Amino acid sequence: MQPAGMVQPIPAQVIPAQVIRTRGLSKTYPNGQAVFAGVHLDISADQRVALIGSNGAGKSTLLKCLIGLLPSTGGEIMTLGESFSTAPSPAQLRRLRRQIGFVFQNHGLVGRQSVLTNVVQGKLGLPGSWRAFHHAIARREWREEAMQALAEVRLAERAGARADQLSGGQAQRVAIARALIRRPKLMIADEPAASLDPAVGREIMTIFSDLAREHGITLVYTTHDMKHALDYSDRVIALRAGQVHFDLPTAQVRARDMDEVFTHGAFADEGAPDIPAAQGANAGGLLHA
Ligand SMILES: Nc1ncnc2c1ncn2[C@@H]1O[C@H](COP(=O)(O)OP(=O)(O)OP(=O)(O)O)[C@@H](O)[C@H]1O
Repeated sequence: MQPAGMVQPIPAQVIPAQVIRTRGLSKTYPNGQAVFAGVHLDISADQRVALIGSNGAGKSTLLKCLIGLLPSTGGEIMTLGESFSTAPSPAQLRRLRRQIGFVFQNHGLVGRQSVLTNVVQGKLGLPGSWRAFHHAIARREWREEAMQALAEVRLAERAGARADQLSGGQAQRVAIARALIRRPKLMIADEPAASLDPAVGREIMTIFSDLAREHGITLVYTTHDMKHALDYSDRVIALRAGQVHFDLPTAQVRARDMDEVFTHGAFADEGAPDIPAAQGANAGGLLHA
């Protein structure tokens, strides 16, 4: 029995490790285009995070700053234990790249190469990775890992096909497999379902979300699709007018919150009109009023 008044310490293993932390982060492009300022984020290892905002809100810019692909112009970033302001050092960038999987709207596969080679190439940039240029010279365990990753995205039977013979959804599944064989701690996906039809888009988001949970990968994805933001995340972060407009557990996001994010113009600081849910973000009936 614990004495009254004594606080039981939280066991270390249930404290989720922090994967991304920013303080006062800002970004202005060299042409003077200010994108965001004063961004504070804390993303822990167990989270799947949807980053939303209207066109030009700065989602892609923020993602790239977080992983050191773009220099920020103010504030501090800590990603996967690497702390930097402005930009990571070359050594930090190498370490970051080894731990991060990327998937973009345009899957970026090499069309004339096989699906298997494209997946093995996910190992490029890792030690000894010259052998990842083609599956025929890849280490046997990498080929096996690539086949396993293809099985996880339910595409093992197309391993020998040329990548340019795949549908858009299949190509995106290969891109996910390619990211997966890096065994990433963090998966960054910039509008991964944007060019897909609704059913295939849902399939891709389901694969992402399930794999992130099964492998314990932190997932940060951008989307314009509010249902995708709500259905596949634990948390939604909204950018608007250069600020974090809200940062909420998904279950607490209300229709009005979503509608505000996509309200443009001079009313920006006055709050969004209360759009009926059926016309607004709540078309899927998922949100709290
Ligand atoms: N290389 C650049 N130089 C100058 N301005 C840029 C550059 N890249 C993006 N921008 C501007 O920065 C702002 C944010 O762009 P960003 O692509 O990050 O937004 P986004 O929220 O991802 O947009 P979308 O949803 O349309 O992809 C926009 O005004 C854009 O025009």
